[in-house]
Amino acid sequence: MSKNIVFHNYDVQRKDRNTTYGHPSFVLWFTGLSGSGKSTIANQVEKVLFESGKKCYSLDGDNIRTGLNKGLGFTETDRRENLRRIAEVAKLFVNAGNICIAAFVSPLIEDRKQVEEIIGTTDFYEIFVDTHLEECEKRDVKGLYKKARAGEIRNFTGISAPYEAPKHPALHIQTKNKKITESVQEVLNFLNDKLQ
Ligand SMILES: Nc1ncnc2c1ncn2[C@@H]1O[C@H](COP(=O)(O)OS(=O)(=O)O)[C@@H](OP(=O)(O)O)[C@H]1O
Ligand SMILES: Nc1ncnc2c1ncn2[C@@H]1O[C@H](COP(=O)(O)OP(=O)(O)O)[C@@H](O)[C@H]1O
Repeated sequence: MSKNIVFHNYDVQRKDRNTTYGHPSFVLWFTGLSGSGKSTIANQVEKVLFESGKKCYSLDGDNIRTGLNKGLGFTETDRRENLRRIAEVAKLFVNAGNICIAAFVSPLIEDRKQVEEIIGTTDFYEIFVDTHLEECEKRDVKGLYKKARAGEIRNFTGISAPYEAPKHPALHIQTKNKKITESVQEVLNFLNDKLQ
């Protein structure tokens, strides 16, 4: 704790929110290359959870980078700070009783470890959206791979910056030749016993 800062405990605690809302709170952390399917799956999972009355909220790379993290780029230092702040925000959502769905490239094992440490291991589920570079590049949803290949974007994950696959993700999804609904169902199946 920093000098002269005293943590204040509020009477309404996370456990009270979990009881009132009728479900636990935690983070689903999607990691994978750009175009792998993180946002698409996160969006559909959030819809299903929301429609079944769960408190949930999604944090997404492009959205956070135009607001809270405006000004941060894609060097390793900036990505690390980007992810550190997002992890702190995700932790707030967990304390607020939400299922927080986070979709970030988060390419380095060390940075995802930092995220897990901030959020807390028991509240953190890492979901690896494992779509190979070739397939992501074929999809090229935003035309970024084309630009990265042309040298117009520096430090582009998979092309000119590394992606380190999780070694022991809580859930491992492969999206190639799979329908979006199938991939979404894999996440919902994973959540089943957690939301009983
Ligand atoms: N250099 C570079 N590398 C990777 N991605 C890039 C880059 N420049 C811009 N973009 C776009 O930014 C989105 C990734 O932002 P993130 O905050 O998720 O990245 S990170 O976790 O800090 O690595 C990513 O969004 P998604 O496609 O949704 O993954 C890209 O659209
Ligand atoms: N099984 C699948 N799961 C998720 N996305 C898929 C799947 N099959 C094809 N796609 C397509 O792949 C693209 C993924 O883009 P997006 O969700 O923006 O990726 P990311 O958030 O990882 O950058 C979308 O155009 C989506 O329609």
